Amino acid sequence: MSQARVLVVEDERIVALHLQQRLRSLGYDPSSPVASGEQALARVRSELPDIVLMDIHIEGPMDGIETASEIQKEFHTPIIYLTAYSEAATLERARGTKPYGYLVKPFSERELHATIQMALERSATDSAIRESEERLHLALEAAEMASWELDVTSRTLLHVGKAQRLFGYGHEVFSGPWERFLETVHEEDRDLVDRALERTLDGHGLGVIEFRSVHPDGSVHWLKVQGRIFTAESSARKRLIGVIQDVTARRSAEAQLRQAAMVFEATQEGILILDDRFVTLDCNPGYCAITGYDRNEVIGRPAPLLSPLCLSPADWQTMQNTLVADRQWHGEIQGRRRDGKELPVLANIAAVADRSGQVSHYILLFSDLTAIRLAQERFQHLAHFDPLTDLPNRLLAMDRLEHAMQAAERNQGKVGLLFVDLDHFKQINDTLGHSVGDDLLRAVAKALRLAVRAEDTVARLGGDEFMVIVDRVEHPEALGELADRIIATLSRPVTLLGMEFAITASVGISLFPEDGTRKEDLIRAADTAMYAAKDAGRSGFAFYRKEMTEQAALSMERDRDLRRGFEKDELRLHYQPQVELATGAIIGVEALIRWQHPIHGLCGANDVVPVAEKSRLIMELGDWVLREACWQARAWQEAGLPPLRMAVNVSARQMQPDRLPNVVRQILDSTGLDPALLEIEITESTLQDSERCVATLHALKALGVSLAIDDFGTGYSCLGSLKSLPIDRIKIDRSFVQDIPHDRNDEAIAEAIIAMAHKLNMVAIAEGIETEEQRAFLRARGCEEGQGYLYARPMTADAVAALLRDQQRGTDLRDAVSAGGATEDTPQ
Ligand SMILES: Nc1nc2c(ncn2[C@@H]2O[C@H](COP(=O)(O)O[C@H]3[C@@H](O)[C@H](n4cnc5c(=O)[nH]c(N)nc54)O[C@@H]3COP(=O)(O)O)[C@@H](O)[C@H]2O)c(=O)[nH]1
Repeated sequence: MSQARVLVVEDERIVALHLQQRLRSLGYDPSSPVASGEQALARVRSELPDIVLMDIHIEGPMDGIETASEIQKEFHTPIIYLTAYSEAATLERARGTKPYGYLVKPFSERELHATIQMALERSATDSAIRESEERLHLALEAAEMASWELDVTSRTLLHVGKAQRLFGYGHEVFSGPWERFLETVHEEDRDLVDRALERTLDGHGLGVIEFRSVHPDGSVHWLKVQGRIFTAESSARKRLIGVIQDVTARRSAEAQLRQAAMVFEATQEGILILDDRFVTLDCNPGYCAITGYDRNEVIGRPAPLLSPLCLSPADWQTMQNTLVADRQWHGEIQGRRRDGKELPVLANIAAVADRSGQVSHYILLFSDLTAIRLAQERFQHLAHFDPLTDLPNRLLAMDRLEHAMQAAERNQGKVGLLFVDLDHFKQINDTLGHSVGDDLLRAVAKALRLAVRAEDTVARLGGDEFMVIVDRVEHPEALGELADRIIATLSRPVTLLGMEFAITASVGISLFPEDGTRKEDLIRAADTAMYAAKDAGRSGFAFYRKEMTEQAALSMERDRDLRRGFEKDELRLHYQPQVELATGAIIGVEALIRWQHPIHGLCGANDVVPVAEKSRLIMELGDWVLREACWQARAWQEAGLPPLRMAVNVSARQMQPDRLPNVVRQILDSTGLDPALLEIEITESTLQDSERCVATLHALKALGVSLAIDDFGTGYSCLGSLKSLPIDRIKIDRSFVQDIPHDRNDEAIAEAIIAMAHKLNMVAIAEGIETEEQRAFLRARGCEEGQGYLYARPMTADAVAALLRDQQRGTDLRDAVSAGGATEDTPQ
């Protein structure tokens, strides 16, 4: 060491100068001595001596001990007290300033030199320790750590650095027992921390533990603690010493990273990590699943989704500009899978900047839009196409019709509209089930498509209704030919469920602009024409004519009028006697509906039944007829007249197995009529209608009523199935009776029907007997019963009652009729 600089603080000038000389002679570098504490402080600040020799009694308000204490607040300069006294109190005060030695005056040069040397040595050591401590402190600061220490024997924390910052509690908590400290640990982690201490005390070392500490404000901080046991050689005292670090930020960053990694691995979205030139650094499994590429096929290559094939140059430029401006871009990219198939994606590109703000990476995240696109297309298709037949639906058909009409208007052309309605489709659906019905509709759709030109539209409007839009019609007659072709195509048998079906259709045709310039009018016209084709006997077509609309309007008017008449009680029942041909005795009556119309007078059943049959009114009307007829039959009995069979006509629409039998039972119950006196008449054509009708017949028969087939011979009854039906009576249609005896064929038919009825154990009844010859013929062929103008016309209930009374008196029916005028006013 170079000459040590020594400051002497001594109020006795002679002593001070002498000491300065002695120091110099010993090889030190003493500055001029000072006499007061203030001077000493100023000199230390300006000269930074290596050592101070401090007299305790000096000039000024501060003595040497106080001055030394002030110096130590600022400097680590070693101080040696010079004192002539050694009383205990002064020495005690001096000890508090941790002096580096005492020189009791007078002292020898040897003592002076030795004391100074020892002080300088110690000061150098202290300085080294301080520096080392500071280094350690700075290192801990830099590592954001704090030290801690626990006395193993007493399990008491001796020291916790930065306690307030790390734990949120002051030293008071950490200078106490271990258990007190444990209270600051998250309760779920206390065990872990306690066990770690036990392990350490067992000699296994603390290692590293991480636990949660709960601050007084409730916030949770992750702390990492490590430590080792040190045993002081001198005292064998064991101390556990280590460092603590707040790792909350690291833990949450790790958690975020873990989550990010999980998202990266598990998400179904595709993720690409790209460098600043869009070269792929990594991709996730989602990317591979969507695109079909292997991870190592894409890493190191330009991102395939950002190739010029996927983005137009303009889009590419927009994307680049947006990324520069906003550091983010999103939009749709039309990519390709590895197998070359299209891959529409919704992509989001985010730029990642490094610490200097430069873009270092891009993250491309995308979702596959294929399923959404397919669903959109499917929805689009469903919105415009019929799911059963895949034909355009009503919406699309209307659109196409509008376009065709607009084009025709521009070119002064014509558009044809064909309404195709399948005949009796409902029956097929009802009897064979909906799946056969669906198959048939599909077959019809196919046949229709084949029957028209490619540029024409075939649409399904719903149910069994189809529409054909024919563009650029040159000659309207061509529409008739097309309708013919459609009817012929549809009538070709198709095999469904192993059975052959030939379906017929009725087609209505309207023409733009002749039949309407608005599509609604054109459609209405085709619809009206289609109904006209149906009315004309089905399986045919009809062009729209103006009169048809008038007809339709008339039909609506009739329906309204009938409803009104029904509500106003204008409907009546007339009864036509049925007689035993052998005796002429009245054995029953047939109830026939009449309408006492306020304007048209008495109207017949043909003005009522067909109109009612077009709507649900037939149900209400049919119920009313049944109730009225049963009530009348009962009323005659109650009036003392003989029991009569009451025949009531029931239309096809009433033949519902779950309804009609219930209605009949309820009417029989309420009127008290013997079921055996009620006969339900159904036409032969109703019989052919469906199994539904057969079920209804059986249910009616079970009630005890009798059943008759009306108009027999006009339909095409399957004779085989007839025998299994519970039919009691067959009515020979008037058309076969009226030409007897002039028409041999009719005679033969009537004869055959009678014979067949007998074979099937049924009674034959002939209707429309007007002449004696007819009666005689039928009687001779064994026909048991009959009705007709020869005996009596349909008449009121009172007239029937009068006839019955005549009959009771023994008057012949025909005489009674001709005498009593008991005939019906001829219906209009
Ligand atoms: N569903 C229902 N159908 C009914 C009801 N009431 C009648 N009808 C059916 O309407 C058709 C026409 O009936 P209507 O105008 O009453 O004619 C009946 C007789 O007036 C007529 N008739 C009777 N005898 C003769 C005759 O000698 N010559 C002649 N030219 N006409 C005659 O025939 C009709 C009775 O026929 P039918 O029923 O076939 O025995 C008719 O089909 C009625 O069935 C009803 O309430 N519901």
